[in-house]
Amino acid sequence: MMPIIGQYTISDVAKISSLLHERYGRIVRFSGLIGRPDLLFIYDADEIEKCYRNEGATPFRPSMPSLVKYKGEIRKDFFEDIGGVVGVHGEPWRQFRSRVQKPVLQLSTIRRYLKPLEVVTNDFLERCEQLLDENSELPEDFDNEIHKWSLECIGRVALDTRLGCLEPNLSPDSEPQQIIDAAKYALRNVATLELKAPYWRYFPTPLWTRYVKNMNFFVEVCMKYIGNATERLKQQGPSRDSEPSLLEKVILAENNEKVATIMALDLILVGIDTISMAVCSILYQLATRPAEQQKVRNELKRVLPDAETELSIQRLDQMHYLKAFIKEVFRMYSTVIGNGRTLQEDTVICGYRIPKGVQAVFPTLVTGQMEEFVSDSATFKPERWLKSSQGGTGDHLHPFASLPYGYGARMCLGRRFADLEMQILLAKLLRNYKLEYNHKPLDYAVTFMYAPDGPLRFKMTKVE
Ligand code: HEM
Repeated sequence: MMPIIGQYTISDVAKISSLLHERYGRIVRFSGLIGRPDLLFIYDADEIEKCYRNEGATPFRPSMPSLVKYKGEIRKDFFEDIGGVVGVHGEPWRQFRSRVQKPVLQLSTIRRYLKPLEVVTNDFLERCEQLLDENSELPEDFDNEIHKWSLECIGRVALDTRLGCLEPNLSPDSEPQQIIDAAKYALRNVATLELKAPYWRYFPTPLWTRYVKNMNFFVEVCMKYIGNATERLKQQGPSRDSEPSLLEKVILAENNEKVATIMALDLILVGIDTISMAVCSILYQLATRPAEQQKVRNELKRVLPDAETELSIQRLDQMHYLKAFIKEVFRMYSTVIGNGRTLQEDTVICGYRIPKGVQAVFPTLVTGQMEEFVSDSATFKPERWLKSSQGGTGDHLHPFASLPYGYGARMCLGRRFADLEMQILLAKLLRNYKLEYNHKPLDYAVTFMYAPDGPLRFKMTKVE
């Protein structure tokens, strides 16, 4: 199998995954990776369902070995035995997840952030207007601006603050610019650490040293803002007339700043790139599918007859087509191309007895497009996600074929925030502007996430 890999780079990971399926079938053992255990790719939604349903109380997702080393060895002084959720397993994972899961996923918490995130998004759209050139096009590096928006959103949620990333003309030594640079660095380089030969495990390569410095910076930023939030709570007490913030809930329940700091760090580490790359992908699909974009806008005009109308949870609840569009982009271009579990018991998969300890990979990008699990799978059709009363097509859709947020006890902790952030952005943007893309079509590639590879020079024009 190595010759197949030899001709590809990281950006081709998605291609490799689908090639493996084409050449070898429903179950593929992938061995011979330097410094890594064998991987077992499963291209069968029924078998994936079985694995997820039997995963037990402490599912093991083998991920981010660099973060595991950072938390468990390099900064054991700080993380001690409360490592957080990302890169943590077994009982310590279960304990931490059960401490933070309720406040993070509670609907009352999510509702509380609608207004603050709408304000961030209004600022972002104002900034987009300022960035338009004489042809009403956004600049080549527009993905950086989306990145800043997602940073600003996560700062509001996980650190109870406005970081200031959307301000124009940031000086290089300002904190927001440093945070932007650190997040950008992480995005560009973590893939190399995670997916290429991991020499950093044996000696500190320059990339590893910079990674540690970058992580230390994130830890410091989190400590600073969690410290501020605790101080505010001490001085003013929890707000009585409104829902407490996520941080307030965690600080009050735990009486331990470190838990809040580690939670915030985890949310930031996985909550910036995922959502910004997902937004890049969704906007590209909208801009290149004018008919579907018009359907989204028609729905928005019905729900928000006046473009200035503020959003509300009830209004978001009525945006069925917009939500279906997002799901369809995830089915065909899943931002996270796959998920995985280390099997905790010997398991029979596709008729083979697979020993415990093997790393099973669930390639959602491929299974989401397999005809046997999704009918008319090659057609982009948001309506497949709608109920028949909403104009749904009733296409067959295996519930485990397309799982962009994973499944079960370890499922994405930030999924409700992710959905909220994307819905707010799309509703505000498309109710007010038409989006076009008039350049060479872009290919998709994996940097760490799966997204269009190239300048997103969208044309943005005001609509009534
Ligand atoms: C569209 C954007 C996003 C996608 C596609 C995504 C996808 C995923 C996936 C596939 C997993 C693994 C789930 C599993 O093992 O079953 C995951 C885990 C996680 N995600 Fe997300 N995510 C997104 C946004 C976010 C955001 C915005 C946050 C934070 C606010 C976040 C926080 C987390 C955390 C903390 C975990 C680890 C959970 C654990 O291991 O217990 N994610 N995400």
